[in-house]
Amino acid sequence: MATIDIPQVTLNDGTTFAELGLGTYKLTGDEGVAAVEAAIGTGYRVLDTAVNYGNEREVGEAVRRAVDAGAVQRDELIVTTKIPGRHHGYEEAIASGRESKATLGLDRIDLLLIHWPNPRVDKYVDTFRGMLALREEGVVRSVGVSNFTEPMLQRLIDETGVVPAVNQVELHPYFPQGALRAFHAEHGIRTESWSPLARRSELLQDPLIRDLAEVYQVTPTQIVLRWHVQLGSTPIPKSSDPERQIENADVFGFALDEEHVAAISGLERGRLWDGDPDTHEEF
Ligand SMILES: NC(=O)C1=CN([C@@H]2O[C@H](COP(=O)(O)OP(=O)(O)OC[C@H]3O[C@@H](n4cnc5c(N)ncnc54)[C@H](OP(=O)(O)O)[C@@H]3O)[C@@H](O)[C@H]2O)C=CC1
Ligand SMILES: O=C(O)C(=O)[C@@H](O)[C@H](O)C(=O)CO
Repeated sequence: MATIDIPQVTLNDGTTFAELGLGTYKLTGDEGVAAVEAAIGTGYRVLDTAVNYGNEREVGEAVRRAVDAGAVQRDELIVTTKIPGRHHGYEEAIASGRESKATLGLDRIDLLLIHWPNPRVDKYVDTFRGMLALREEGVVRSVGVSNFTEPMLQRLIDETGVVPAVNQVELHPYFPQGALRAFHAEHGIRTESWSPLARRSELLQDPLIRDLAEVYQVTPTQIVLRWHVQLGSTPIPKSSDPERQIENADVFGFALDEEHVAAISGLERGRLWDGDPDTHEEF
């Protein structure tokens, strides 16, 4: 199959991002490298890893192999990684970013995120300042956050004068994040959806999703991912399987009617699990 042309968007710092990317949580070892390399071959350009996934080495290896094979140019890829809670703090963030770059074995980190805000520790502003220093140093190209609420974003903007390029958050039809997306739109922050398929929960069996799959003659997964695209959020579905990776990326040849986008958003019922950034902490 020919490479899928995933459309691009421009972030608030002028860099390029994609309308859909690849999640890599649990893609480890040789199989993980092969899965990420296959995805790049399919046309995925945004790759999402984290220190805490323990697979930065694998993601970097897949990038090198794909570039060496001529499947992609290095500059077309947006390799994202994340600073874990145990590395919060100005100096700690700098050390963390440098270490991630070394583990990835790449010339730079394209997008570095704070993985969780951990508000009780109260070091996310200093962490972000460390990331800005990494950007100055050229270790990192773009800086963003993950799991930040509106007040946390506002504080970051007020105290550093810098608007994060991306906020990667839990977002799927059960949790469409309407208020947060409106805040992002107002401030020029790109929304990125984690667990966009609600982790293959009963969402893909939902009668509305299945009916729409019939209407549009696509799969339930494609209905859900197209919904993300039309909300203006970049979903990062994870799949270890090259065929499912193709299915997931192939959502740019049809469009949902706005009434169907609204109907899918009407499935809202809350978070999948207890991942409220005000209380949940990860180290
Ligand atoms: N910032 C944060 O705090 C968080 C970030 N993330 C990021 O988001 C990414 C995606 O989220 P994740 O939690 O993995 O969940 P997803 O919603 O992406 O679901 C992944 C599951 O769906 C399955 N799947 C994928 N494609 C299909 C398909 N076409 N048909 C049927 N099943 C399918 C996968 O199985 P298979 O592999 O067998 O195809 C896997 O079991 C993560 O990998 C990670 O990069 C996730 C959680 C938190
Ligand atoms: O996958 C991630 O990025 C996470 O932050 C996970 O720890 C996630 O919070 C999770 O898997 C919880 O069950």
